[in-house]
Amino acid sequence: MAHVVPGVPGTRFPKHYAMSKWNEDHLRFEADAYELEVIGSIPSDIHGVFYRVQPDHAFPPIFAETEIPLNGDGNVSSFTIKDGHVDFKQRYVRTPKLIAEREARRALFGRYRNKFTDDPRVQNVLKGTTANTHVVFHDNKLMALKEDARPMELDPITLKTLGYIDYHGTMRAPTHTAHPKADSATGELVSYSYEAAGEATPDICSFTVDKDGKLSEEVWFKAPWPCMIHDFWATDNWVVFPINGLKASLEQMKAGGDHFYWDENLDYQLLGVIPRRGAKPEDAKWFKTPQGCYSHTINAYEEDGKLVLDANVWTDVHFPFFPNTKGERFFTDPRKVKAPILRYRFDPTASTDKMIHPEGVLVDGVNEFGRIDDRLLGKKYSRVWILKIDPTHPIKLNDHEDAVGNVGFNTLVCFNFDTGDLQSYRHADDTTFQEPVFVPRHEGADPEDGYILVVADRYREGRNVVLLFEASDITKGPLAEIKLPFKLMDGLHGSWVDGKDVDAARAASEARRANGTNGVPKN
Ligand SMILES: C=Cc1ccc(O)c(OC)c1
Ligand SMILES: [Fe+2]
Repeated sequence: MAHVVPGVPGTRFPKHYAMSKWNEDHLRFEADAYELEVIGSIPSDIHGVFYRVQPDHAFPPIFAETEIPLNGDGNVSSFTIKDGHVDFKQRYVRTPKLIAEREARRALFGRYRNKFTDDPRVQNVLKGTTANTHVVFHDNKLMALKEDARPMELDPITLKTLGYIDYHGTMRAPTHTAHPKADSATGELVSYSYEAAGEATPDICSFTVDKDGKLSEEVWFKAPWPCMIHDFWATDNWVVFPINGLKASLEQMKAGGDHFYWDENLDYQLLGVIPRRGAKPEDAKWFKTPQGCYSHTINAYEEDGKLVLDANVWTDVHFPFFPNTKGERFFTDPRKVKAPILRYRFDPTASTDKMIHPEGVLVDGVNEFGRIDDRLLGKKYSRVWILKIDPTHPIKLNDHEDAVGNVGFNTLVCFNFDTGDLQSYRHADDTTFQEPVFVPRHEGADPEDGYILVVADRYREGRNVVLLFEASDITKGPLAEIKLPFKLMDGLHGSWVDGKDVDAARAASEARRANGTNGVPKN
């Protein structure tokens, strides 16, 4: 710089590891964009809101070189669709972390889920949760979720943060998975807490929230070791927890390190099975399954007394930025790590002495961010819409440059488990996808009859679009391309919420506001 005047140091974002080339930016804006441009047309019967969340670091991290992408602040977007029109809104979740850091105009919280690395001003006073993983709607409430804390409630219309949710005072556990499962038949939300007895403890609290938002089932038990339990399966009668080798360590945290490490010596994984209703701690059973790394599930159901569990299962650790037992990071060749879709089928009442093997590889390669018609969660279903990395089609970053190594999720796939039919769709040579979501065609539509919405990253233009597909045939290409006038980050998860439910939530929220019973963020 030629001319420097005395002053405070400028705010700079050092580069840190990102999951995609797209996410090497920090965007950090909040926005309202009315009447997005639509190429093609949106069927007039679609009425509702697509909510999704992106981790989006609001301040340069304290430990920049080893910062991990899971630690960005939750920035929630909504796409409101009605009568063929689309409006966009985006707001950061006002977590205690975001509020304190905006006040200080710098990062105060240290490493991902390690309070021992937090600034003394906030250490043990505030929790550094980021609400950055999923947005789920239940009991007229929109919740932004992160697995290290309780849900934060957002106003479904304004996206204003309303405070922590404790299910009307009935929740005891301190954390809440970002992947609860709604049961469309009962209106229940099946959920759990891990590290439920404190940081790095093996304790799981498996619980159910009834349709009125109160806990109706709760059981506490211990897993064989503490690890990242990011997602799970729930059927009509059973709940299943995947136990992987991404282990939590209090010693490592106290030494200023990461929350998790990868145990590269572990040559198996576990499935922990417990009844969904009336369970006692001693009912938990642990089945061995082959080596790999569980992360997201797809769906599960019961058939002929057996559990059917589907997931894309990583063949090795899927988060290369965590250290292994030797303290090494990025120790695996990412091109050798796959995530095939597998199906396990076993009797949950059988003895646990034999290893459970999957039925075979249903879809090979790297598959992630699978979604189904959410009305079929826990029930017999046929189809998953999922993203795939097709390494034979490197992404064009611009007219001169291909993405090197990290090709990204360049393919949208629909797999039919009943027929084995596999559809694939690529949008353009510069386009990667974010997690899809299923939209029922109308209230009461047949199972899997509807649309698919997918946010797409368009590298050449440096902006995002949302693509709308007929769910039954994605190969025909989108019915509509909804253009944003700017770029978003790669997000994690989201939900489609029917317009009627959004209207009901608005009414409930206005009533609570009139009563003065809306919460404010506490610790
Ligand atoms: C598998 C995804 C995943 C797991 C743990 C996280 O804290 C997270 O934050 C965005 C994402
Ligand atoms: Fe997730």
